[in-house]
Amino acid sequence: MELLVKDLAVQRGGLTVLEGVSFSLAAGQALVLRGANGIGKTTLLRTIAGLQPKAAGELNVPPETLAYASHADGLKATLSVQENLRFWASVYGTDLVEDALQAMNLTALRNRWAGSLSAGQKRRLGLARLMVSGRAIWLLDEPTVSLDAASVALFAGVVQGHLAQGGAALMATHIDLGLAQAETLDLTPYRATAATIRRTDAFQEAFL
Ligand SMILES: Nc1ncnc2c1ncn2[C@@H]1O[C@H](COP(=O)(O)OP(=O)(O)OP(=O)(O)O)[C@@H](O)[C@H]1O
Repeated sequence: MELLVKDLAVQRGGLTVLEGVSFSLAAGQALVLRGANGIGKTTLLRTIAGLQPKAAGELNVPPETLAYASHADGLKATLSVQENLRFWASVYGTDLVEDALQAMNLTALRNRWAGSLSAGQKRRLGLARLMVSGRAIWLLDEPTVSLDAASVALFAGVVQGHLAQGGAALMATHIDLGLAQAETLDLTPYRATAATIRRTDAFQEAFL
């Protein structure tokens, strides 16, 4: 189980935003993506998750290993907390609903409609969904947005447990989760140059 990224270039709105990105992520590892707002962290995560095509380079994802938690929590507002998790457990074919409810401190809220949860509670449910997936590699885009300090600590513990069980995590976050194994990848050097962007424009004019 290893995610391999080599000389990857990613695009947003028809423009290359990052190029030459290389890293690997093995079992037990966490990698934190850093870089200024707009540098392309979300675009990189979406590309690795397979939601958009890469512009260039190599992307080697072991099959059926990824679970992606985006800014949107992917919740059904009219289903209860546990119904949401059961839905995803059936999609992924797992039996991890109770574990996830416990881990994200959602047992008291299990029968509440997801639409009635606070922003932080919704975020906790979105992260519980990730646990329910049973997938090894978690892709996390700003996972701690809306979380209070106690919930951040809870979540850090969940990620720690996931790594200890041989999982891996790739996350864009501006805060320090205090994960001992976490390494950092600053994307600043991989910002696409003006020359690359002009080439991309020329390509579009020529072929689109
Ligand atoms: N539809 C679009 N058309 C053109 N440019 C876009 C479009 N969507 C996003 N962008 C630009 O692409 C770049 C990368 O955006 P992305 O969301 O990946 O950045 P980010 O590093 O995740 O930012 P943040 O830290 O603010 O979440 C940004 O400069 C953004 O303005």
